[in-house]
Amino acid sequence: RRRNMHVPPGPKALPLLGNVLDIPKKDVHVTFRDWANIYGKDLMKVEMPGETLYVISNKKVMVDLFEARSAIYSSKPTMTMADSSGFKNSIPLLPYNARLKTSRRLLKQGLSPAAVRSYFPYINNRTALFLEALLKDPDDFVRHFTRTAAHTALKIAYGYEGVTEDHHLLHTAIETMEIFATVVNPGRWLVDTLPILDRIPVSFPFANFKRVQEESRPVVFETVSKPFEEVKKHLAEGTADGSFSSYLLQSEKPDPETEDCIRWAATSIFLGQSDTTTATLSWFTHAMVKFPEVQKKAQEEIGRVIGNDRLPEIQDRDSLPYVNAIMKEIFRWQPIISMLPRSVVQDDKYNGYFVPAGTYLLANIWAVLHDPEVYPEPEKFMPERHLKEGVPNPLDVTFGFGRRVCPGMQVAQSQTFGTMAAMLATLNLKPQKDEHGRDIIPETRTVDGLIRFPVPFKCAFVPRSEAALKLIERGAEHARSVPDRLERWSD
Ligand code: HEM
Repeated sequence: RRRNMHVPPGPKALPLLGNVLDIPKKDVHVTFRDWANIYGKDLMKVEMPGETLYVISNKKVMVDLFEARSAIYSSKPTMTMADSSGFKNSIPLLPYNARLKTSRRLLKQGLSPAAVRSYFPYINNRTALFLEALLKDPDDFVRHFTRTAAHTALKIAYGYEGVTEDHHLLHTAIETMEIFATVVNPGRWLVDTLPILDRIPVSFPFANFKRVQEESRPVVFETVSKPFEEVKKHLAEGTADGSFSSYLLQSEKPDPETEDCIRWAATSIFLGQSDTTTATLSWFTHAMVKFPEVQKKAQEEIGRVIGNDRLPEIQDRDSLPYVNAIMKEIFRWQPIISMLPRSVVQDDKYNGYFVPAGTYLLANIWAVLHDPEVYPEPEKFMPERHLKEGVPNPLDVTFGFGRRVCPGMQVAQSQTFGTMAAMLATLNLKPQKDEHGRDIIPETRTVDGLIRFPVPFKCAFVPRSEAALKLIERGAEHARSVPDRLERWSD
């Protein structure tokens, strides 16, 4: 029966090797977009050694499969390397099973709009402290983004007093995130294609991947367990704040399995938030250095709507449409995740093509966000395009689809918007000068990895005025004067 059904078209493949020799090491999404223009945007077949990929480059097909048929298209391909490195229960890697459903239900509660609103005062205060730290040490701006995102994530996930001052925890958590980015790397680890290799002993020659797994597991275990046990201790002592973990531990009265889901959901907040926010804000900084006219327009809007007496906050989003359009354009121009993996759990048919159970699907969201028919001149950074009627909102694509859509999208947008607006209100983001006094304009290139970062570049952060400097100082002073706690939320 299968033999009589159509497979999607795709580039010519070699026996055993498939298309692997034609796939570049970097910017695979660009090659896949170019191939999709020839072989089809709906479904395109790409052969890898031991695996057939179906690549989707059309938003309608992503919605048809991942949303309308989400009951069978919400699973994930197995990542043996990541599973054996301690991430088997991490939410982004879970297949669509009972555990995933429980975890998503918990995340939905803890990251609900009401819960996220209760985090606003904390995030706004953190932003003020970020501006102060940035001015003290501007060259290290990416590290400031990471530390702020990591602090916020730890606070939302665990909340107890002192969690953000625990340098060992912060260090271990950031290390866990780096391990995650290393071991979840489709194509890098042979064991992902040949899972049987996972059984070889660590002492085996060339078993470097086994040593990576052995070294990773205790670090991951510590990040997942230590702060969570601390929350339980604070709950028992009556000193817990209104964090994700403390709220769910109280409201769910969980059995051991549900408790383990809460434990991993809390870790997923950290894993989901830190690098993604850092990369997005790095692209924002990059864009502001390159496009000063956009920066100026945004600053005019902030001056007109907010004035100079206070810092803009997350709650100002609706009254700052141009700054909001910049955020949308950042997420469209440089989506920090370019392709979404999925696995289908039963045989299916779509537009006459056969999709066998277990097929590895890749949704090329970068291609959708760079489709010239939807976003003319897609390589150009043009926030204005989002102020026109009828332009599809990139935020509907950049955070994924259906039952696996990013559960942290409200936090992500709030933190990104708040930081962007506060930076624009107080600072001019300018190119640095070379030894001849000429502007160093960064090239728009990406570092290869799970999350798309711009290649390192320089930026000068210059306070816009004496009053802006005072605003930063006052904001930071205020942030230090209020208790470093999260309030409880209720739905
Ligand atoms: C700039 C920020 C962010 C972007 C662009 C982003 C994007 C994404 C995307 C594209 C996915 C996969 C969706 C799919 O497969 O359909 C995802 C999954 C996920 N994100 Fe985010 N994310 C961001 C921030 C966050 C934050 C702040 C959190 C937590 C507070 C978070 C938690 C997660 C989790 C737990 C998953 C896995 C969900 C699952 O597999 O069911 N993300 N994110």
